[in-house]
Amino acid sequence: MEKSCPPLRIGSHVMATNDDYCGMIGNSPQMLELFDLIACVAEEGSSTVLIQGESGTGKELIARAVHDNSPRRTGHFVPVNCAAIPDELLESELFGYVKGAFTGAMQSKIGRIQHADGGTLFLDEIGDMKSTLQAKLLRVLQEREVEQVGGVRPTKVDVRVIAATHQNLDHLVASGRFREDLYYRLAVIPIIAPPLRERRSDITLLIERFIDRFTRRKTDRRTMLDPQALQSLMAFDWPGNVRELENLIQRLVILHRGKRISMKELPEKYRCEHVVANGADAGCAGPGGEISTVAAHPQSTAPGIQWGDEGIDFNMLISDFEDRLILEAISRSGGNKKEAARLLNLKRTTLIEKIKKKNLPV
Ligand SMILES: Nc1ncnc2c1ncn2[C@@H]1O[C@H](COP(=O)(O)OP(=O)(O)OP(=O)(O)O)[C@@H](O)[C@H]1O
Repeated sequence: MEKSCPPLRIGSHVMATNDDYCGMIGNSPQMLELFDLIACVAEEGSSTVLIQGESGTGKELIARAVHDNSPRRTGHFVPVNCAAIPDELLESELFGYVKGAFTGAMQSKIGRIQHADGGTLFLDEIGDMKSTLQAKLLRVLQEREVEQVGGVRPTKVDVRVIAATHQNLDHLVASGRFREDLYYRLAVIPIIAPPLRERRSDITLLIERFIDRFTRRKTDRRTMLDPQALQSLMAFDWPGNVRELENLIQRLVILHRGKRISMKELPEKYRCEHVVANGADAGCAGPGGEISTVAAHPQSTAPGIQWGDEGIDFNMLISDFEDRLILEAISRSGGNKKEAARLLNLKRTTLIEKIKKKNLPV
């Protein structure tokens, strides 16, 4: 039976109770907003969608969730990774070919666009598509028809196209490597998949779910992470996003089945000892050994904050800073919440409420 995720919106309020939506785990404000957007886009059923986000942020999961909950769910979901198929093959893969169109075309074959007729075509890594194919794809979106390689007559198709990329398409358009007209055709509904480091409050929930997933039987003892190991993973910057976290947890569960994992069992690059010891301002080394909190701007009054062209996400940074202060106070007080509240000059009940609300690993 097809899986269907109920709309998250009730009246004008987004329900904050779902933490697993169409297989996507998360209960941070960013993810709840995303689930709500997926529900709206799915219901609409036909507009082209462009999903942008770093590698491993769940772009394909988003595309599947849109398809599975749309009126098109009885049609095929056809994924095509434009970067994985050599340029010279991609055209015939997408458009199909007629017998004799080229050497080796012994018989006609329909392409993946036609295969997705009535369903959804997911074009992953669209930024890697060469320009001649971009022009052909634009025609499909405009005319709603495909022409097989070597064919003479176009065929009508009813396909929703969802494209995704980890590249900055604005930059590719500006540098002439991606057609502007195609960009606007694709980005009718833009969706941003947020990186994991911008929604750290999801990390504990993801870890819990992945531990469950990789624990073989329900009766097996669960593998656990001790608070310091958890804090360390919460402080890490996750350049490979959810995929990297999922792979790490799988590895830890296999190597330490049913055990309690401490910091020393974490692979070295995930051990953010200085964060656990110093909390707040300490960053955690990224894959190249660099410290991921960004160097201060010479005139900055807020060291460590990266002011991009679009400014900063004030609420996210304040919330992140609050998390770090709470975790540091807990660490300094050896896990004693009363003492941690004293160090923070907060009421114990206020601290406990915040820990619960933020789902902090203490
Ligand atoms: N929110 C999430 N909840 C659960 N699993 C997730 C989530 N986001 C990503 N994943 C998992 O992370 C892995 C990568 O997801 P996915 O392939 O959708 O990412 P992507 O952004 O398309 O990556 P890429 O750009 O490298 O193709 C998958 O195993 C997926 O199940």
